Amino acid sequence: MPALGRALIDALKAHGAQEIFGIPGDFVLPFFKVIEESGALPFYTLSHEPAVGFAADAAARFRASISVAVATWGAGAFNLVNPVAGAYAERSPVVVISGAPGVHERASGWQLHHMAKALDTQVKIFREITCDQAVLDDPGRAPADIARVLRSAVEYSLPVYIELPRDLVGSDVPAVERLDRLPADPAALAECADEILAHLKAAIRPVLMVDVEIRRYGIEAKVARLARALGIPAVTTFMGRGLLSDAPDVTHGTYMGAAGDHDITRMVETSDGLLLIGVILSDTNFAVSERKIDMRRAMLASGRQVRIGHHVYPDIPLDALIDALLARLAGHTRQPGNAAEAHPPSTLTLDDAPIQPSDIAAAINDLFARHGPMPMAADMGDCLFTAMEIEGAPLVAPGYYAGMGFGVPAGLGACVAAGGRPMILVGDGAFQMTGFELGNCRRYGWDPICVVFNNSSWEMLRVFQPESGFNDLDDWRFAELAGPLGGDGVRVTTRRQLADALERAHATRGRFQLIEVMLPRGETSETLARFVAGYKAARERKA
Ligand SMILES: Cc1ncc(Cc2csc(CCOP(=O)(O)OP(=O)(O)O)c2C)c(N)n1
Ligand SMILES: [Mg+2]
Repeated sequence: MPALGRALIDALKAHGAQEIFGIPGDFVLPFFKVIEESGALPFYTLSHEPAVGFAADAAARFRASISVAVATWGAGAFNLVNPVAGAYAERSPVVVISGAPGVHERASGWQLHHMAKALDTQVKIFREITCDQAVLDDPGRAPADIARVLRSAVEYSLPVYIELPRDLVGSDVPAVERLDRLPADPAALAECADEILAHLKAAIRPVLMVDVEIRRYGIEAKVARLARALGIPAVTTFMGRGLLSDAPDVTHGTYMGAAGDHDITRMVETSDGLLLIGVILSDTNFAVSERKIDMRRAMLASGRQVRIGHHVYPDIPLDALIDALLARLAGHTRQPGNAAEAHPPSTLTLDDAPIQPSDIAAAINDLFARHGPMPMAADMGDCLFTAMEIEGAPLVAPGYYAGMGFGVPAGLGACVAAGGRPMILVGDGAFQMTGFELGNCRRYGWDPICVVFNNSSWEMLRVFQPESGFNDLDDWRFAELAGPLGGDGVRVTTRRQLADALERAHATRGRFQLIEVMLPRGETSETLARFVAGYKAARERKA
């Protein structure tokens, strides 16, 4: 029989994990020892647990499978709360494994170090931001608990929590079984699929809108096939930007209401048959709608249920629904038509003019046109809105949870899981939070390209509250910090310098490349400017 620590690692691998991110501590040293000595999964340590969480989250998103974040009890695991909350909000199946006091220590009656309030405080907190939990304090029950929790992560595409007492890591346990998928009621699935097709057939202007769940469940290609079979155009949500990038024939752009392409906005908001596939009904996806989308005529398949008008089909797995729809359309192939043509990507004017945020998108579009797209990770800030202007590249970003600090660690996760050299977009404020994690690249041979939008400002806050002086930041001269951290850094102030720096960075491998782009305060990307205008207009309409 394997020991519990090894059985847990083997189970993670069997459920789709391909690496582990973590930071050790005394409560998790025995488990880390098994991780290192077993070699069963590659593992990467970073410098601060928030980065561990963000990197694991990004790996889960790129791989469309579970990922793993390991930390010590208390001081380590509580540092994971924010990134795990973001993973929960954006349906990313991060498996949190926390070392913990040994079973015998718990009975000591001592206030243990790293303990906040009580022995079960931590699991109580993680109950709020994970869909399933297990405290492995009984070796006889541990394999079944692990199997249940890992199945939940896969089925619901949500984070889960496992607590591992340090004195049980070596306990002999039976191997962990892989439980069968949670079944969908075949009759309910059939009735649901028939009803959706009937609505789409009756619609004059049907549209598909897709969001993050189609990647989480690995069904992007199937959804593209569905769009072709139905002959219906597809758009992504703001959060879903970058989805279906391999299916340009069906993807007609990103819906962003008043902040987006007018043709796409009109197509979505006047549709009489809107099928929302894997869409999170969040304010960032819909707050700037020019017209309220009539949800009585829309169909929403998300969170393992389907809502059509005023009735709900519970427990309908998204992948099973897409399979059922495709089965009913076998042999149908009609090219989606009558949708807004996607605008060609913006390109950069190569001159000595100062740089605006949208110039960065144009410069990256040009780079991708020359060398092919790179997987992208964006932080929260104007860099995220600028990313909306970059075409044809997969993107991970906190588009709904909107937490800063995600960008650079997510880029490190992408170095491992995205299948190509990543491009990171991050503002100076967010870089101050987690940007120094770039110092871990040299150890692992990672060489992302990191573009820092340096406006010495919390500019996104300034556009909403321009009178506040606290949005002014100091200029940290980030490019000069790159060398000691093991990379190359350059500071650019003109559009020509930006284009040259990107080309040079792309040609340089083996060291991370930091391009510090100096931007004037008060300037934002065209997309953020439209988003803010749309948001304010929507708020005035409601006032
Ligand atoms: C963890 C966390 N704390 C605060 C905030 C609130 C916020 C949203 S946007 C923003 C400013 C971002 O500044 P940055 O320089 O990175 O980018 P830019 O606006 O383009 O200049 C803040 C402070 C969020 N979202 N998350
Ligand atoms: Mg800034």
